[in-house]
Amino acid sequence: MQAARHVVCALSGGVDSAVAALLLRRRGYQVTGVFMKNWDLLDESGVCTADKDCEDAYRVCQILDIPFRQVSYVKEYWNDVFSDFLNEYEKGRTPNPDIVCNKHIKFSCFFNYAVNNLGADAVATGHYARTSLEDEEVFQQKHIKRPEGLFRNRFEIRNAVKLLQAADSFKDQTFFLSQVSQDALRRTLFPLGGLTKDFVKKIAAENRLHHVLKKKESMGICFVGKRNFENFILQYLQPRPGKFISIEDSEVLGTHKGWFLYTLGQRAKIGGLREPWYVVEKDGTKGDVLVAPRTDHPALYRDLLRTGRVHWIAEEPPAALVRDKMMECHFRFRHQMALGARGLGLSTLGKARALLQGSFSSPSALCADPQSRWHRVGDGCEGCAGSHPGTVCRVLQRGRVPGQWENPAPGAVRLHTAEGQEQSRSGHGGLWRRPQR
Ligand SMILES: Nc1ncnc2c1ncn2[C@@H]1O[C@H](COP(=O)(O)OP(=O)(O)OP(=O)(O)O)[C@@H](O)[C@H]1O
Repeated sequence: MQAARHVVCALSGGVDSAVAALLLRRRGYQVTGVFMKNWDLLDESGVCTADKDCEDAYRVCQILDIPFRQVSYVKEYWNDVFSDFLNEYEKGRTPNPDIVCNKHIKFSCFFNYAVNNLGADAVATGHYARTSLEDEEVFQQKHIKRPEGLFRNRFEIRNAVKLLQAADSFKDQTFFLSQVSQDALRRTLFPLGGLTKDFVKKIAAENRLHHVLKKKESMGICFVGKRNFENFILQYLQPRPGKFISIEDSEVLGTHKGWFLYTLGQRAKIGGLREPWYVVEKDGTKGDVLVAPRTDHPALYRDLLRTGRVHWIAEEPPAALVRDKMMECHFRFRHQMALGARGLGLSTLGKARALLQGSFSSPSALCADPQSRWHRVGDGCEGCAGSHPGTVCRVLQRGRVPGQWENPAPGAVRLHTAEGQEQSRSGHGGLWRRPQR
């Protein structure tokens, strides 16, 4: 008789991973539950509930009658996730630590521990996501060692496992999994991928998992908890007092504690002002934050944005991208944002960094060509004058009155490589119209 497949399930002490472990058990696998401690409670008294979560995970294992392990990745989390988080903020970007945690901690440290130390045939988490493999295919495949060089071998490319969205589109967590490696994904099971959250709760209730059912859904950044975000981050980064300046008339509207605290498109709370203002631009040298009134202000919209290296989970970069240095694609730059190729506005632009790997620079390149085409900066369009050579420019129609913009054609995200580096840029077909007053 074949020995039961051994699946190591990451148990957070929450309802999703508890039900994931239960379902794995029902499928007849030998299941081990592992709790990861990633943030040291002693650092921040009483805010992160790691010890309580660990206890809850332990109780889940008792109820399911499976072995329990606890591992600490506090050091790794600090070095790979939290330091990256601070570095990115310092550069004026808005990183997403959950994406980085999945990449470095869950699908690297935990994955290696499960496979190498616990002899797992596969790992599992309570994420709402799916892959292109059935369970049995996960177990049958041989482990393929990743080649040392930059390129994958042909076999690996042909048989690459795809990350697929969950059946419950509201709960889908593929956004957070966008940086996981092919190696880890091909040996991962997502038992909740085909279920809705309501159904998962029902399963928990019917199986004596009330203690996890009662818990609140984890929201926001775990290590920040309920604290004020600005106060939290200023414990780690040097304040850089600066000014809020109106993009319309350069009036100084107020002061802030650090330009890096703001995300492009974010509502800026300016002391003494009742009406909302939104971040348009940040000047790291002077420390100023430029703001615009109203969400539909034309200054809040951009035609181009830039990312760092794009992570391809299952495929090589598409031929179109390699050939044209540009491609169209669907995109999501926020969890729970509808996938689409339209309506990319700066109001959410800052978050785009997270999906496309954390390095959007402030986009530029507005042009004044009536034909509304994409072209390379430097191709003779007068609107390109202020843009960097080598970038790509989306040509827009411009009304007669300065600042009155119209964008005639729906746009799409375009990935673009330039200057020998893999980068992506996107354009949008959202509103470019100045509001009717
Ligand atoms: N501290 C942890 N230890 C072990 N596994 C974890 C831990 N935190 C998260 N995970 C794993 O990652 C999955 C996704 O975690 P996340 O916190 O993003 O989502 P969640 O929907 O709140 O999950 P849960 O209800 O299981 O807490 C969890 O279901 C679990 O498998």
